[in-house]
Amino acid sequence: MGWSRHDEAITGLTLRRTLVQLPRMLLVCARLARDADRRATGTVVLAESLRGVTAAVSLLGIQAVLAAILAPAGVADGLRDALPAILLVAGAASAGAVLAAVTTYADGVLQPKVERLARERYLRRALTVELSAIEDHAFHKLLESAQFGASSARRMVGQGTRVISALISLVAAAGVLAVLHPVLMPMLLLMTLPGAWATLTIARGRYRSYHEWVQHTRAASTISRLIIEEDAAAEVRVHGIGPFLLHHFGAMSRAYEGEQARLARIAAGTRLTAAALTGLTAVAAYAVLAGLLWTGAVALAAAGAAVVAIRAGSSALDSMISQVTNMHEDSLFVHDLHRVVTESTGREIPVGGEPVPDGPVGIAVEHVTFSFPGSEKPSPVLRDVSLTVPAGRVTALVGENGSGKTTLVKLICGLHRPDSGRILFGGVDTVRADRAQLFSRFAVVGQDFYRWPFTARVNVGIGRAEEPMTGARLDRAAGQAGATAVVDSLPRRWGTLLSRVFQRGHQLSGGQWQRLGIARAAYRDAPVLIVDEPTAALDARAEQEVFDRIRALADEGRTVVLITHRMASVRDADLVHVLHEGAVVESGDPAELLARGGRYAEMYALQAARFADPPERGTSVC
Ligand SMILES: Nc1ncnc2c1ncn2[C@@H]1O[C@H](COP(=O)(O)OP(=O)(O)OP(=O)(O)O)[C@@H](O)[C@H]1O
Repeated sequence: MGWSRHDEAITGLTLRRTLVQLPRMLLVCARLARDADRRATGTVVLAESLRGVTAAVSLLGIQAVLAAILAPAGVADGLRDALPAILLVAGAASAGAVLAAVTTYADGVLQPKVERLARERYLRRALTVELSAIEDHAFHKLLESAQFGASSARRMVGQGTRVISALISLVAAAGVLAVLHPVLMPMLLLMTLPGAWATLTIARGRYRSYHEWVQHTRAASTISRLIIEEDAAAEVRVHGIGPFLLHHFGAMSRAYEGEQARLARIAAGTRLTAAALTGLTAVAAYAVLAGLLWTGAVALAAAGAAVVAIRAGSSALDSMISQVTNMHEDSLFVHDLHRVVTESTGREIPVGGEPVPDGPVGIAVEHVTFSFPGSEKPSPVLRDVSLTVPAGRVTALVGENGSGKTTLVKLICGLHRPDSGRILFGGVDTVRADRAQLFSRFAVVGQDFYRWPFTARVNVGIGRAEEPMTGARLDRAAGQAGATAVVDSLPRRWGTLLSRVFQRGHQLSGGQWQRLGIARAAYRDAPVLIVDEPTAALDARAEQEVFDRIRALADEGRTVVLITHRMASVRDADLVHVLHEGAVVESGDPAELLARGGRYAEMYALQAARFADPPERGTSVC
């Protein structure tokens, strides 16, 4: 959960530092709460402040009651004299109860709002940063850790309320004690020290343990998830991996149980020591009180009120220390949320820019060189790449695995900026272009296009998520992608949920998914279509059909960029660029490249040979 990033938390958890940090943490809570709901925040602060006043009134009332009862006039007269004070104490207690209910309600309204607001801010921020930030290992780790910040923010607000309440009760008790006799207040603090020491010692041990065991517990929970993971289920069964995983899960869990038992032992010992010390300090406090009574420094009634105030004050201080300890833990995750905002500043996708032409456009790549930020590879992924993608034509990018084809299309779409050189989209430099407009000009079917765990309708209509999804448009896209039969075969056609992990969900085959992916791109109806290995999961007939449909889309005026390893399919392209180790080594139409006898012709011949020379009987074809 990210604790491994918070080493400093352990050293930060001392009584002095915790108290020093308290105002800052309360301020964080107040800001979060105010932004979420100003009225509810005001209500909580007012109700808790008034509750503190009622506590002080109550304590002073008790002193008055005791003074009246213990007066020499006798118990009956004393009770009569005490009646107004009794009514005052009862009134204060009732008001306190009503105010507590008001806080419970307002706090209950406030906390979910704080969590929602914090989560929305975080998600919005994650959405607006460049792809390079998401691919940056350190930033992504921060994003993962910060996702716990929203629930921490919610908890912090609750803890903040309880700290305020405890603080006010403490001030009330301390104020009453100060009025009764100045020596009583230090005694109250002395009595609470052992409890505070125990709370902080146990928390520190827990943090240290969490820090040391975080990888272990994460690994154990990953193993347990693998056992129920849908994608792994077939292999787990056929290869008999289940007992292996279960054995390791059991061993790791047992090891962690030992650590938890150790922590419980330490906690029990610490609490016992603290209880003994509290007992001693209580004896000392009551001895001082008895001494004051003996010497006549305080009256009997005041001593009785002091006992009540000491008990109320020490329980308020106990509660405050334990709430502050929890706040300290949660504030670290809230701090991560703030870091997401600060560290993403300057990495946002720019808003506005040069207008991007609509309609059929050509793309020119001019001397582009590119390395992934933070990459340890010595040579760039793309080296001085220059090529053209003519409007309304099918342009194929071919090359071996890792030659840079997918990276190049990411640059063309504006997802990354070239380190040098430029890419012109209809004459507009993609670096200066209005990025939202540029994105809207592309429809992309990537190698690993996302399989949304939603209905078939949403899986296709999400291609233009900002517009209402109409049945006619969905049917047309399915027709263009050859996916009509797939949709017709689903139990609830467009309304079928495509995820087996939900009730009434349906599982598609790899090829059926691929057709829906192409339908999504067709639904998007953008002037440029980028298809990266669109037929990897298709049978031979379907493959031909998909290429025919891609051709038809180009004939309608769309610019198509096709990445594929199927050399037979490349024959239908208008233009082919061959990439090798990040550089363009050949360009031309397929027939021309074949005749040239270069790398394209070599790759083509390799694949063709596999069909021309069937393997000998008994030799493996795998
Ligand atoms: N996000 C990334 N961060 C760092 N390096 C990357 C990233 N994506 C790709 N690469 C590297 O860039 C190189 C080119 O990858 P790319 O995916 O563009 O190749 P490709 O030609 O599309 O390969 P394939 O045919 O296997 O799909 C590879 O060496 C790859 O390891």
